[in-house]
Amino acid sequence: MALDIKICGLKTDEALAAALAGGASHVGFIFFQKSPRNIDPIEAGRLRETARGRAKAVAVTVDADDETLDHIVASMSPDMLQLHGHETVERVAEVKARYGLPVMKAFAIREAADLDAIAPYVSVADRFLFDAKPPVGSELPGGNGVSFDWRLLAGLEGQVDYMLSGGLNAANIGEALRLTNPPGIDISSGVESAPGVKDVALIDGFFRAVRAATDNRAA
Ligand SMILES: O=C(O)c1ccccc1NCC(=O)[C@H](O)[C@H](O)COP(=O)(O)O
Repeated sequence: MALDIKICGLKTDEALAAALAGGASHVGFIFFQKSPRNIDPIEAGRLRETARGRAKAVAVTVDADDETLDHIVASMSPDMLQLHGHETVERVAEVKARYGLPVMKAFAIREAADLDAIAPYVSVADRFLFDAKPPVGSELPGGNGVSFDWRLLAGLEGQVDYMLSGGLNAANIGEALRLTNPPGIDISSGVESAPGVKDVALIDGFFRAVRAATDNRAA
């Protein structure tokens, strides 16, 4: 099965073009005021039109209320919602029903027990995103550029649909894929020259590294 690749935290035409040229299956837009990747929903709507039909546009939110989600969905018509806060199973079900969109629920992983938390969500969420726990002092639930022990996901193959996330970059993606064989991967900081500043050369390099790793895997 093809590997899904999500480039997250896009804010510019140039970065979006590089993500699409590389073959991103998903492009992510962050709606979280404290993030250096925060984008206005109207601007995200303009960018997502470039991606339409080429990659799925993912709206990333954190414990957003209905009013906020209404505005995001109306402004950019995402293909998918990523819930990256402490949303309950009931809230995930409510969001799915309200917008009729697939939902990817993010979970922060440090140890095996953290994966137990997904059980009640399995029948509700369309996909999971496994990220690292934020470092102490970080105000961001995601986009921190830190990894967790990927071996924790080894038993999940074929069990749940998920994206591997957290601290991925061109140098470590080969090892991450070898250890987990995930259905999808997600990257943000690893293709940035500074927090919130996407770098076209780093995006290109990441896709090259993914191709090298997956070619090796197929061989
Ligand atoms: O990226 C952010 O700034 C962010 C802020 C608030 C909630 C989620 C956020 N990012 C979500 C993502 O899907 C990131 O791509 C994911 O956390 C991986 O980030 P990184 O470790 O920087 O590659």
